[in-house]
Amino acid sequence: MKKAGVLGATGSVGQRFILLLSDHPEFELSVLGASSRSAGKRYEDAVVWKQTDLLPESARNIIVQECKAEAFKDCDIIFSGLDADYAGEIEKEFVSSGLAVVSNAKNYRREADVPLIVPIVNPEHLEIVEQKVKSGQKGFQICISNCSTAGLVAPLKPLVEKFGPIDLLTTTTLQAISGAGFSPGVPGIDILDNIVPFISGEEEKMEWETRKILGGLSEDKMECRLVSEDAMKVSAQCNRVPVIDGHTECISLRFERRPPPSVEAVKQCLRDYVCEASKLGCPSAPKNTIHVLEQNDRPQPRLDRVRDNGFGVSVGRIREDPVLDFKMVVLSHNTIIGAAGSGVLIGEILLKKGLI
Ligand SMILES: NC(=O)C1=CN([C@@H]2O[C@H](COP(=O)(O)OP(=O)(O)OC[C@H]3O[C@@H](n4cnc5c(N)ncnc54)[C@H](OP(=O)(O)O)[C@@H]3O)[C@@H](O)[C@H]2O)C=CC1
Ligand SMILES: N[C@@H](CC(=O)OP(=O)(O)O)C(=O)O
Repeated sequence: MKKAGVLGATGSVGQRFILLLSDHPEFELSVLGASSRSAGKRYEDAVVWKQTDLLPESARNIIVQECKAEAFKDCDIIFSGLDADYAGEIEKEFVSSGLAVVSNAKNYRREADVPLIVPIVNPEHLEIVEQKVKSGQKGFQICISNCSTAGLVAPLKPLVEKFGPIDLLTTTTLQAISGAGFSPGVPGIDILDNIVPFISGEEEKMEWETRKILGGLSEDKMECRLVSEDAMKVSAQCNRVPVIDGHTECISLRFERRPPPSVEAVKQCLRDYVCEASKLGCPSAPKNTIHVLEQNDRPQPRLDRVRDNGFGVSVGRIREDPVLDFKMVVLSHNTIIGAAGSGVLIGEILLKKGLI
């Protein structure tokens, strides 16, 4: 068993890490960290547990630590769900202390030598980490994408692989309130009977991260190379809606190649997609990476967000678009494949590749 540390263990993403790691076949919960408000308390006393599953026995009595690398030095891997205001400094200290950090925070996503990973989409970018480990470097940083970006790129990857570049892409999101975290979270007065058509920084992140995730690597495999803005234009509009978990996205896209494929070919391509983590036999990998739904009123967050335990992505309403080529509705679980679940799956891939 590999020892796992969790930073930000009391938050929305942190609680999901606790659930996913509490009974994991390869990782054991070893050290938990949060702010000084929580440090020194038993996890059960520090956390305001907001999950429908009960707080796992294995986490209850762990004493929460301050996020200092020394307390985590025996961990094989660190999963971070830290508030981005503090993640930068803390994660830097962990990496420079020789620890492997897999983070949900946005701070290092734009660094060229930091892979930005959605494990069901671009695990090949972990080659950067392989190069670092081969050269004897101990600590390294991996970032997980923004949660809405994760859902968006899942169907795009197989489509680009099969039908070539997408040159125009628009998405309108309907994002769950758990995406805004628990401290303080979205106030009830703002979200009940309402939709908020603004999520700070989200649109810019989706537009930029998509180009990094669908891009390639430099020749020496040490850095990421983005798809250029000219080659793929991405436009996102983000909305907060009164849903607890699960981000829905209405997307439209155009392929560069003419003529475009048929609707049936697009559906078949998505149905056929098997992510690398499934091929490697990772325990959390989805059986079906993409669930193509045919009912005209699906996907729906309450009904479809936990397909393949939240590691699969649902795509429905695939049809021709009179402006671009195709439109469809994508649903992904924002704290599982959009955050902690992706972290755990990245950990499983690192283990299979002997990188931790
Ligand atoms: N929620 C989601 O769907 C997604 C979130 N993310 C990202 O993941 C990260 C966590 O988000 P989320 O779980 O929603 O946030 P929360 O606000 O729910 O949790 C934040 C966590 O950070 C800890 N923390 C706060 N201040 C400090 C500090 N000074 N030092 C150490 N720890 C501190 C909190 O501990 P304490 O309880 O002690 O205050 C808590 O554990 C963010 O960077 C976010 O942007 C990414 C993708 C999706
Ligand atoms: N902003 C996302 C969650 C999030 O925190 O994203 P990021 O890690 O990119 O800041 C949401 O509100 O649903």
